[in-house]
Amino acid sequence: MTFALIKTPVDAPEDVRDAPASGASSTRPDRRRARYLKVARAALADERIRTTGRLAVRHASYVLGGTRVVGRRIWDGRTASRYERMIRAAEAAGLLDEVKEWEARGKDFRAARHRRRVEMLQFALQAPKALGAAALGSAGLLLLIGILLAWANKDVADVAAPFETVADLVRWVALIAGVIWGPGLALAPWLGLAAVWAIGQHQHTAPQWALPVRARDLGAAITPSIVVVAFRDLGISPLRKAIDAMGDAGAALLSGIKIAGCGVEVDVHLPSGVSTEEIQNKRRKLAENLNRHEHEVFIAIPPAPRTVRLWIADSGALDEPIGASPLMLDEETTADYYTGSAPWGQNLRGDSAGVSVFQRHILLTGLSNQGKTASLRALALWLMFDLTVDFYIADLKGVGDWRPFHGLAQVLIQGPTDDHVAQATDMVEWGVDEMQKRIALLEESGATDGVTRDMARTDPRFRPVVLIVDEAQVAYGCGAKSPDGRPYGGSKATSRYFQAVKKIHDQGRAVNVTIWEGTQDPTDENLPKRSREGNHIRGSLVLGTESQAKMALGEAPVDAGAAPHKLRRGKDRGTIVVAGEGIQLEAGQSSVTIRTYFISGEDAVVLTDRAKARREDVATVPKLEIVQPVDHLADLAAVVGRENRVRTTEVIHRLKTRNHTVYEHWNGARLKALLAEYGEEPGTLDGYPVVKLESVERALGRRAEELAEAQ
Ligand SMILES: Nc1ncnc2c1ncn2[C@@H]1O[C@H](COP(=O)(O)OP(=O)(O)OP(=O)(O)O)[C@@H](O)[C@H]1O
Repeated sequence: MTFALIKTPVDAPEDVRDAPASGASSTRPDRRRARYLKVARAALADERIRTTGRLAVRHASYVLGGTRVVGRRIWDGRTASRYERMIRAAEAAGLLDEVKEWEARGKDFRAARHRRRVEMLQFALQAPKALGAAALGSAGLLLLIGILLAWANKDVADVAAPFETVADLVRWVALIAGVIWGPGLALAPWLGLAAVWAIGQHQHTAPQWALPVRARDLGAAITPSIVVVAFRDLGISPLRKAIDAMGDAGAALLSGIKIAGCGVEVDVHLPSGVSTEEIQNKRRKLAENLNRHEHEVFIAIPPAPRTVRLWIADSGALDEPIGASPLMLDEETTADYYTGSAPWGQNLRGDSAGVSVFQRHILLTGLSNQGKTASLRALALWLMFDLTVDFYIADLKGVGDWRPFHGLAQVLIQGPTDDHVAQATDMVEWGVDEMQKRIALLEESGATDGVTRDMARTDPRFRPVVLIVDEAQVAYGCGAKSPDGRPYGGSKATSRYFQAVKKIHDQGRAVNVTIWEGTQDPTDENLPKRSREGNHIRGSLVLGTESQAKMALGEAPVDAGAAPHKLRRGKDRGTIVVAGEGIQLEAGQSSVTIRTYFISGEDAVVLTDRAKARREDVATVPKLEIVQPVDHLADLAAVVGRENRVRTTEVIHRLKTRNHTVYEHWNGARLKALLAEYGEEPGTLDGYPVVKLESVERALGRRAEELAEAQ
């Protein structure tokens, strides 16, 4: 038995090894081509051959690139091409002032060159005469020296000595030149080659893949030429053409590159025909062209037209932790609801980023387990150091994230069941009542500046109230109904939780009743549009899609570059894109990306213990006691009776007589607010405000319809 030994290169790709050696149907040229292909593939798979190839390409590119650089320098030095190039660049960038400036410089250059040429011409005409004069002068000088020598030595032969010395010198020079000329001539091209190679090597003129690893730009410094090339290679044709037309002057598109925290910032003025949106849509490619990951490049739209602002992180810098919260470092921390801002984290430039929560409704969203609760809680952990602020908290996950607030918050509801949603709804509805009470009080007091800081500090009826509902999607999505038939969840006119939040969004701010919600993974179902848009501050941790980002932050910030959907799930925990009020934004920016300080549960306990020691003791309750709800509309109907028109002052008087405790602080404004809840308003009779019977009947009818619909 015989065995045939078939040699197959071990490194060769599968397809090469499997390729048929010959085929019955293949022709001779085909077979030859297949053989070449096989050899070429095997060669490419061999690391030694690849290294040799890289070396060859690298050094050839150094020589070619260096020659190009030298050639361009010489050409630029002798012609006006540099000025032409700068003019084209400024034109393409639409910088008309710079066009004029470069035109003027080019004109000066040409005038100076012309002057030099005329001077050269004049010199050429006068040269023979000047040379003759110089020769005569030199001969005369040598003769004078010779005569002086002859006179000193008393030897007439010394007159010729200086001429002989000069002749010897010339002979020596000619001899030396004759010796070195040949080898010098032979060496000159090699020296030239070495010089251009050195220039090419210095400028890294080889392709990235052929450069030695240490010279490759793997996240190294961002230079103007790297940014220009990154833009040129984005695959946007007008951009490429414009940058090609600019040649070396492409950097005219850029502002100075500034160091900004753990990265750099640069504005890029786009040539006409290229929109900022096109650049935003190419974020990943731009990042890759800059040798960065997508999450390391942020694109914002500054106020200047046709300009994008890039923030480019130092490679890997965003993966470094940002350190501990100042709350943990400063035991004397205090807070002021009116004038302070919570030290929330750092913006990408590394500057500390604070947020003022003064009379602001807040919404934080994000995918699960990305730091939503921690960042929402961090705000409360600061605000609790303002001892006048009261907290009402519903944590609809209930795994203890908010437990440190036990003994500090007035209410702490913890759990995900329908019962917990019902309790959270009661809590928010309590907030609505409190808000309405305060509106009436404010109206009665005749205050002209809303609830001032002084009032909030001295009058317990105006203490800031912050309602916090974490995992609010559980409430919006709850299918349970309350005993009166109204659903807790949903976004209908009868949905209790949604309606209560909406009322607080509408009117709570001015009387220091605000709501902060944290929700997961926003959709239209678990976070109704109206609830999203009622917030003053909207923040988002990493989200799945751009449409979710728009739900979380609003369309405008996302269109202007806010991109929570580009954050990395799991890696960018605690990084939050924030839009709205209360945060420091640069001119023209509508959002800021903040890396929040992480305060763990254990640290939260340390902080709340510190705050509890300063605050009055609070007996936290796990839910609010439900007092039999007062049916204001039924009371109104009862006091109006069958009268067609009743003056509002009379209505209020009758309501107070009916239930003094409840209606003690009611006034015209509060009555108007009640009617407005059902789309009605007071009328007038003889110039006095009145409540019309038909309005009350319509309101009752509408409510009955809504309840029937909800059944
Ligand atoms: N600022 C931060 N920096 C670093 N890591 C953080 C930060 N915030 C949160 N994390 C990490 O993320 C984990 C989840 O945080 P958190 O419970 O706040 O997430 P969540 O979004 O509220 O989750 P879920 O919605 O599932 O309740 C924390 O245990 C912590 O390890």
